[in-house]
Amino acid sequence: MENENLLCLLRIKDTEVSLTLEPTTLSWTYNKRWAFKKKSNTVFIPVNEIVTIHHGDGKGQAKKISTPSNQFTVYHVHRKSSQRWSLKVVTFTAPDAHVAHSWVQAVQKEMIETGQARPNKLLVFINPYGGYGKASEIYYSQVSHLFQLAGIESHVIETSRANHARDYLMEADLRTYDGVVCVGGDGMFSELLHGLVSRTQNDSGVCEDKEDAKLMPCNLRIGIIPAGSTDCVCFATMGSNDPVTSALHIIIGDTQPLDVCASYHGGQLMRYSVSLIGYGFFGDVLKDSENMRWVGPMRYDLAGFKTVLSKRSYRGTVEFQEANDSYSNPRDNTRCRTGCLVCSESSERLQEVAEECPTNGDSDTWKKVTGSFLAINITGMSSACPKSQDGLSPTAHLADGTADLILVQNSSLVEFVRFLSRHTNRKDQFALSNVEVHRIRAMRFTPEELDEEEAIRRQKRFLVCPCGSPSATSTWNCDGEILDCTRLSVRVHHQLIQLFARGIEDTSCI
Ligand SMILES: Nc1ncnc2c1ncn2[C@@H]1O[C@H](COP(=O)(O)OP(=O)(O)OP(=O)(O)O)[C@@H](O)[C@H]1O
Repeated sequence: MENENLLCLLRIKDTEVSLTLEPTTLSWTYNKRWAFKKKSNTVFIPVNEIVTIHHGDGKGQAKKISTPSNQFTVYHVHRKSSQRWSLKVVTFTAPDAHVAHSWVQAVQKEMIETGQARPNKLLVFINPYGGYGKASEIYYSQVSHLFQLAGIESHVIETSRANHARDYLMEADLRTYDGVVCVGGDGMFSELLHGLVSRTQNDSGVCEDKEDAKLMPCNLRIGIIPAGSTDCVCFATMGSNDPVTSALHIIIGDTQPLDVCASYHGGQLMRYSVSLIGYGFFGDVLKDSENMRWVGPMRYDLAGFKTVLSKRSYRGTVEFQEANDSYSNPRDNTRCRTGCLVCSESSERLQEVAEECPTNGDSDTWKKVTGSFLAINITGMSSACPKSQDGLSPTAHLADGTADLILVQNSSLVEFVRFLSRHTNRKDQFALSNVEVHRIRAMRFTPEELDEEEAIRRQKRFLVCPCGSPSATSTWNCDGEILDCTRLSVRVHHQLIQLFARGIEDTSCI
């Protein structure tokens, strides 16, 4: 701090403080009178968590201040509780306006020099019907004023139909935007995912239907303001479903790369997804819940209950390409957290593999399991949600180029309930004899082909025992969308998109 103006004492309300600016931290220490009241009398704020700094006391923000003020106000991220952020406002009073001006300039300069790419202009899609129909209210009451405060210009579109956002992203001129934001649930996020990924491939001349095509990563980051009935992607990447926390991650320009799974059938791309692709249990729950839309968000619980009781299993063969487990594996009991090394070092690792095996034809790493499955789940992330805080695969990574494949073979109802209930407690859901889990880069599923006689026999068995299998095949649930096919291939695309997020923070060390 060479500027002499930055050396004098300031005040917060009536208390004297000395303020210090270092390249990554702004801190202030209360004078001695405060020391006995608090454990630590110094407050540290990372510069990249400062939302903005203004002249004045913050109250006159709306009006332009005409006379130079000897006050300035810092707006910064505050950790309200584990994984939930709020905006904190602190006004400093300097001896004169020159000192206040020097502080504003110095902090603004440091904010630019952190190198964090903050957005200036955002394209925001609001689904007015998502979740409980509160998306617009959530955006205008909790988020838009924060964007304004941070000087972010937003172009807001309220969607008028399903796929409005996806289609808009495919056509519009996106060059002036620094990011796109969805205000809604997982369905809205999926629209943005499809719009951006497909647009990027179109612009680069990449054929999405080719399973072995190297997809181009998207330049625009996606922000998620949770306002749906299911906000799993937000929860699994931020650790909470809180609109203000999401808005603050967007404003300060956090970046979290994310792997994307692409599903193919019959030489065609079916869908992109980032969390669950499920056959058997999760496919049946989704199909059932679609018939109960009138029930509202409770329909998932109701359909889940019915599906558990029916305990249907489906025969078929799963082939999968297993990732090298010397870096991480689904049973290593670690967690993917902010700054995860497995993810951040994965680009280098994949580069090395590509150089060693340029044809990508490492067929010897493919494995095969045939059986009767209650569930086949592929999850690109932990898929943690408020109901299952550790998710389907607690150690899965957000951006290491792998997904976790969970195979649940047919078993008794008690065993199956035990497996499901372990998603909601601390017990290991993979430590069961009928469950196996693999960290994979790709997989293929082929259902058992039934002749007519066998299909009729199974149908009859269902009539006798309602817990039997009513149909020979299930459906795929791909991030909450039903896929109209049973034979499916899935491939993980490493860090195809980026979110305005930083992963879940390890609060034990904050
Ligand atoms: N204006 C609109 N009218 C009808 N549907 C829309 C509209 N805008 C978006 N949608 C569709 O609504 C679906 C659900 O939206 P969203 O994910 O925001 O809410 P949700 O309540 O979490 O969803 P779900 O019904 O999957 O639980 C999305 O798949 C999206 O394509």
